[in-house]
Amino acid sequence: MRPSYKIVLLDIEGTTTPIPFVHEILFPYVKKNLAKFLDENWSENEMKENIQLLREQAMKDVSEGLAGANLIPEETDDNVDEVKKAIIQNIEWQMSFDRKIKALKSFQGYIWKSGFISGELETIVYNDVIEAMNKWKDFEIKIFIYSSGSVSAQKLLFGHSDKGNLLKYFSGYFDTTIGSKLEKDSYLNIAKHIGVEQKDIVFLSDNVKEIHAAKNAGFQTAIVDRPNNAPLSDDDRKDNVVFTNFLQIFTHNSYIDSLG
Ligand SMILES: CSCCC(=O)C(=O)COP(=O)(O)O
Repeated sequence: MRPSYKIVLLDIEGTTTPIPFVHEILFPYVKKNLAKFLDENWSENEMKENIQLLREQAMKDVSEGLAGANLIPEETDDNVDEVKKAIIQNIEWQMSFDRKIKALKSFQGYIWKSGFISGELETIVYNDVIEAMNKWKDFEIKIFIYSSGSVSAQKLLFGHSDKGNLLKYFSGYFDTTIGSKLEKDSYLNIAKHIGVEQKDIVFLSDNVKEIHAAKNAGFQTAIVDRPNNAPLSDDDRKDNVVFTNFLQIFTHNSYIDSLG
């Protein structure tokens, strides 16, 4: 029987991919390689663009009085080490509270690029994700990603997975450039961008606050509950459909078109 939606929108961390892969492999990779990465790529344009994003965010954070925020000075002939030190301090501070903000996410993606290209990093994707994506393809349902990770990082992640290059499955990618994952308007923007009604999109995520925002925007939704995800409350389970495996969506009445 046909699904009751035309588009699938997927979160990454805790949904397609285990949270420990992000927290125990990807994030430590950034911390371990940061100083060396700055030294080796200092004169690259991509580095300059990423530093400028961090610098602008830092100015905003300091002016808003965020505890722990530090400025990143403009570079002069004799302060390169000071600038690098400030960048390291700033990134470590933002990562200490897993900040989901563009400047940090863009920088993380930039560092991961070398790890994915060298083969040191390989994304773990749950087996059922591949099986479900093949089924969605058979139904001509388009699959999109919406993650706090930058679009270029998303492409790296799915381009270098333990199941091979998965980019062929995706029709598009969204990051927080379209808006925060916790805001209803972001989901309205996504529906507009794709060109379908909100009710024709199903959003799958482990994050209950994201699910609420998408639901408020009129999306179909389901919470994905994987091992090591944050525990769900009784109310979360009462108010939402919860899947432990993507394949469950193909047999759940709420996601099947009874007329189809
Ligand atoms: C390209 S996503 C890498 C993981 C990451 O940095 C992240 O913040 C995951 O966010 P999500 O919105 O997918 O939970």
